[in-house]
Amino acid sequence: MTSETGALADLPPSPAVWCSGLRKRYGRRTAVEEVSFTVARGEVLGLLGPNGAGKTSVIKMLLGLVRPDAGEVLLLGRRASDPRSRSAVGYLPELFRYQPWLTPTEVLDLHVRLARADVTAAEREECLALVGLAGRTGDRVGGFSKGMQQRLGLAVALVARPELVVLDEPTSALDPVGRVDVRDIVLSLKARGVAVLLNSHLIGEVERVCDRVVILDRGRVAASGTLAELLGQREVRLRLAGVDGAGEDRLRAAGSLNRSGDWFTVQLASEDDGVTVPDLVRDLVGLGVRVHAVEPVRISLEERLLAVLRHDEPEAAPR
Ligand SMILES: Nc1ncnc2c1ncn2[C@@H]1O[C@H](COP(=O)(O)OP(=O)(O)OP(=O)(O)O)[C@@H](O)[C@H]1O
Repeated sequence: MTSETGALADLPPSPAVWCSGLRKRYGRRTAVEEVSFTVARGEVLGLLGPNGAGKTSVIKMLLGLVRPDAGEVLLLGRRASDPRSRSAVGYLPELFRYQPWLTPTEVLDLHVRLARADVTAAEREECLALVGLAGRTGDRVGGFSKGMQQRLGLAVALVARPELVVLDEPTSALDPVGRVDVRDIVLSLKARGVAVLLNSHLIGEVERVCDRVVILDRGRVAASGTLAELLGQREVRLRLAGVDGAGEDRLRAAGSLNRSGDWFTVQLASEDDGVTVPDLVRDLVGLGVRVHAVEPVRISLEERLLAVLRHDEPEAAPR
């Protein structure tokens, strides 16, 4: 449309994913309720949550594969049903199967034609090499292991130079080397400004590559934010001697306190401005406490995820 190329052309690029108020019910079971989030261009967003939390349902609604009962989706600024957005999105489904009688080269040819993309034969071969299938390009897919089929699925998701890549459990069948390969591929996509939506149960994987995380629980967004926001709640461990009542009071004033022998663990406030620990050490020394060690402890994403799912803390506002 002329209006789109005119006035709207000056606006900043629309997010790779924008969804608001997504809801899906299967019979009386609510799979997804009031889910809203965005994925910015060039951002890697991790979708986490226990089995049945609604992650795949959300992904399928984003891609127009499942019709939401309520809510809206825009991919790259367009409706998910718009062929222009579809051809710019690469998708690796959770359950993948490719025509067993085709070779990987033929599978990619097919997808390039379906996406109406202009991708040279050399680029297709490069893509197969990127996912570790360089030596198998002429073999029939029917003889591939599950991990090799998943690698092919990744190549299918990447081959048409997408602006957004959606990976649903991309490493479920991969060996440890394959997992590292996928991590590198995700980081190289991000470096090229491609947005990635990653659904994975491998929390370490998510923690290493994702800029932001959305945690789903029973269909709802239980927490979301950047890794710094989600993991911002930190602890400090101190090995101390000569702590009397006044010393213990001072430790408690810095945050909630746990003691195990000489070790004292203080949970710092999430909005800690960086002066709590130096001030605490200064005051402890002033009170005659001998300070043998001070170790910052950052909680892991796994600990944070478990805390959210066990409802050990107030819910973060969905973004
Ligand atoms: N086609 C369907 N028919 C009926 N119920 C469904 C269907 N698809 C999903 N569900 C239900 O919706 C809920 C969410 O499922 P979904 O597959 O989205 O979860 P998930 O977070 O991706 O889980 P997992 O980590 O196990 O893959 C589950 O209770 C599931 O049984």
